[in-house]
Amino acid sequence: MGDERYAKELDVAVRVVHLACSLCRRVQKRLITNGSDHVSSKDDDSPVTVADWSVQAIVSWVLSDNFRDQKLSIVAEEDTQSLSTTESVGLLTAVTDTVNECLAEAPKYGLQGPKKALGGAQILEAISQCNSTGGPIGRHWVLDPVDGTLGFVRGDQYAVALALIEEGKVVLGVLGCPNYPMKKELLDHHRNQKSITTLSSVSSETWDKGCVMYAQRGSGEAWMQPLIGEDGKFAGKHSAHRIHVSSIDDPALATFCEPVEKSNSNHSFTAGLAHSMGVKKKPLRVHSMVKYAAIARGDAEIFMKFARCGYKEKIWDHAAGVVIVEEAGGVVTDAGGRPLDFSRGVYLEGLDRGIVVCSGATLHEKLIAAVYTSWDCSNL
Ligand SMILES: Nc1ncnc2c1ncn2[C@@H]1O[C@H](COP(=O)(O)OS(=O)(=O)O)[C@@H](OP(=O)(O)O)[C@H]1O
Ligand SMILES: [Mg+2]
Repeated sequence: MGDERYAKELDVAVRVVHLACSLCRRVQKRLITNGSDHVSSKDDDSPVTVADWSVQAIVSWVLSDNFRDQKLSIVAEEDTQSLSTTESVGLLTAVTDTVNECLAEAPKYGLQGPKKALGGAQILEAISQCNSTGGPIGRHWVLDPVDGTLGFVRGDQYAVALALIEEGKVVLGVLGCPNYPMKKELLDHHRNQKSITTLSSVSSETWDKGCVMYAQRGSGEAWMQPLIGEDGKFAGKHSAHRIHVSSIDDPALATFCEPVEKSNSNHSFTAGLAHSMGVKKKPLRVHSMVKYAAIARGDAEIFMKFARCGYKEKIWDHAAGVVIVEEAGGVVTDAGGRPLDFSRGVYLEGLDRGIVVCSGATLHEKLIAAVYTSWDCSNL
């Protein structure tokens, strides 16, 4: 990748995201089989699961173990509030078991696990040390342990997203997409079998091949690796395939994707934008940052997210996806055409209306122009 400045950071980040994906796959399988065990609701009513806390614990532990000489700053989605009460002892035990089961697999990914199993207190400490609020100065790791938790509990798409911000800029992004097969045909095959809804409808042989994508800012390259199965061996860079955005620049041929929930993005507004720029195909509604993954590897050309007025987008929902799409050749801005600003703390402060992601400049210009002419009649 040329610039070796972040070589160790990228290497560790890719390995730990693979490890986290393996954890998530196991927990999602259990969830689908046993119903909604250990799915809780947060204050904003969004779901949180054993996987969210467990992934945050292992990423925090592995980063601390590998960068002992640095004072780590980690910005991440989960806190330990609802995990540290007397009523949540069972939940903490489930997280502890899941973390230890996962860390026992660390050597398979070329990472070191702990000398002995972690206790509940160590796990709470690992989760709660991810309490940074980021900002314009220094280095901040940014983690969404399970992005698209709604998709995760539905047996659908979700992502593990880890990024590194330095002096306010995203310099590395790693996106694990455990239910996004390496080959588009497998996804199409899956979709044809009644959309991306149930794991059980697809043979594990094809479904198992989820992927991890990654990129380093300025390299001009983005990469994708297959997840490894139970008996597989992690092959590192040798298993990486270069990815590129789509070359389609005619809106009539373009596919646009957006959030599944209309509470997360105004579907009628985006339908109007798509129509006015000449998009003909139906939107592809996908949970999580898998939408960024779809643009980065050329499965779709446009991604729009227009949250309701007053909602503030968080940096962990975008950081990894943005750098991967940009290095794969795409364009990411707010609806005013400005780059997203990751330097102002936990939120994407100053975001103009919504987020637009395109495979190239031609589609992007058309989309920004459509926003410009449609905005007055929007109800956002
Ligand atoms: N009201 C509202 N508006 C906009 N965005 C919101 C809103 N509420 C939550 N979120 C954030 O959206 C993240 C999920 O985005 P998705 O694109 O995956 O949404 S969807 O599930 O496909 O509808 C989701 O990420 P996770 O919490 O990691 O799942 C949230 O950070
Ligand atoms: Mg998220």
